[in-house]
Amino acid sequence: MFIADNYRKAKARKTVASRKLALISRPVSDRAALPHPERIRSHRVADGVATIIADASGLSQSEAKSLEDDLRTAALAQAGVTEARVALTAAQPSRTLIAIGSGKGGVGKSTVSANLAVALARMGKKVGLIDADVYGPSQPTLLGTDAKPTAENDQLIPVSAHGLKFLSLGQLVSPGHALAWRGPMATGALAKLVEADWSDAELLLVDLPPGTGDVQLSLIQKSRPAGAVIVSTPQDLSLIDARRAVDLFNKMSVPVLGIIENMATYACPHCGEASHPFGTGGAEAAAAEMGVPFLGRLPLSIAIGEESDAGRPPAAGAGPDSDAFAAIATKLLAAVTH
Ligand SMILES: Nc1ncnc2c1ncn2[C@@H]1O[C@H](COP(=O)(O)OP(=O)(O)OP(=O)(O)O)[C@@H](O)[C@H]1O
Repeated sequence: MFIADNYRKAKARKTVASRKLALISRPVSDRAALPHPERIRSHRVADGVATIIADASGLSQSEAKSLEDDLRTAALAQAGVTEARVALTAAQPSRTLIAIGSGKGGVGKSTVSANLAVALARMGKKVGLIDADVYGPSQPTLLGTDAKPTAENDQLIPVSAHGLKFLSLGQLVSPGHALAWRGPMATGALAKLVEADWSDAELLLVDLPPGTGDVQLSLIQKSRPAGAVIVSTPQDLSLIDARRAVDLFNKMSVPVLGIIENMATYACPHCGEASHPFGTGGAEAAAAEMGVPFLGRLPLSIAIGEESDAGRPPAAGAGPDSDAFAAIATKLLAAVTH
């Protein structure tokens, strides 16, 4: 009896307290009266102070700023509100950075990077591509656009092409001006590209310069890629250098997601006969020997060269070349998500 009595009193006290709390934190007006109701996660008004928490996921910096301004203005316009506090939250996109390197130049690393990025975007991924090739930034040509990125609050806004976003060191200088950047200048410029407004990009592919120099080291140390991909042609010379690139990533504890053999089989456009001007299978054998995955082989195809030079990535089209890039992109995605 005594216990039941006390229980009833305690319950009554709790009800009064929660009513008081509800009164104190009751919004002055309906949340739906504020703009962007779909983004508002909570809205409280107490003692003339409106506190709004809104979700800014996927918005660019400028969009987030206007969301904040709109909410503050609308909250201050409501009766009894003298101060408005707006806090924006954003589910940080868990962005996976993949470095694409090669031991030596001219093996098709930039072509492969562009087409893998396009293939991944066609698979529904939100993809960003950084052209960090200090000695020969070629992504604007490969993706067929000379649009320049804009900047907001000192942050670069990437350019869109073929369903992906990209930034290139080549966009930061006028056409024809070679970028013989070294050391701090190159690494500083690369940091700007990595820290750009990539908004909802889940995958960030970085087309590195060939070799194992400052830019590669700086990227590994500062941005900690989730993995690296090495592009090589089947020749021994290219493979010796590819081994060096694998070594660098191994030493820096960046998992090598795989090796891609480029310019392998050549199919004669007239008779269809397959030949192997640079040999074949070398990269696969080297991968097995180094204990790293082999991601696949791309043909030496006149169409790949011509279409790439014309700014039409073959991966954006249809046919065997596009299929070859899609197959490697599928394997890469599986390697990254495991
Ligand atoms: N599979 C391929 N078939 C035919 N041509 C190709 C293929 N891959 C690349 N190429 C051509 O080879 C040339 C070099 O390619 P790319 O610029 O991608 O190489 P890279 O390794 O990035 O070179 P660098 O690092 O020196 O800039 C380009 O003209 C490109 O179109």
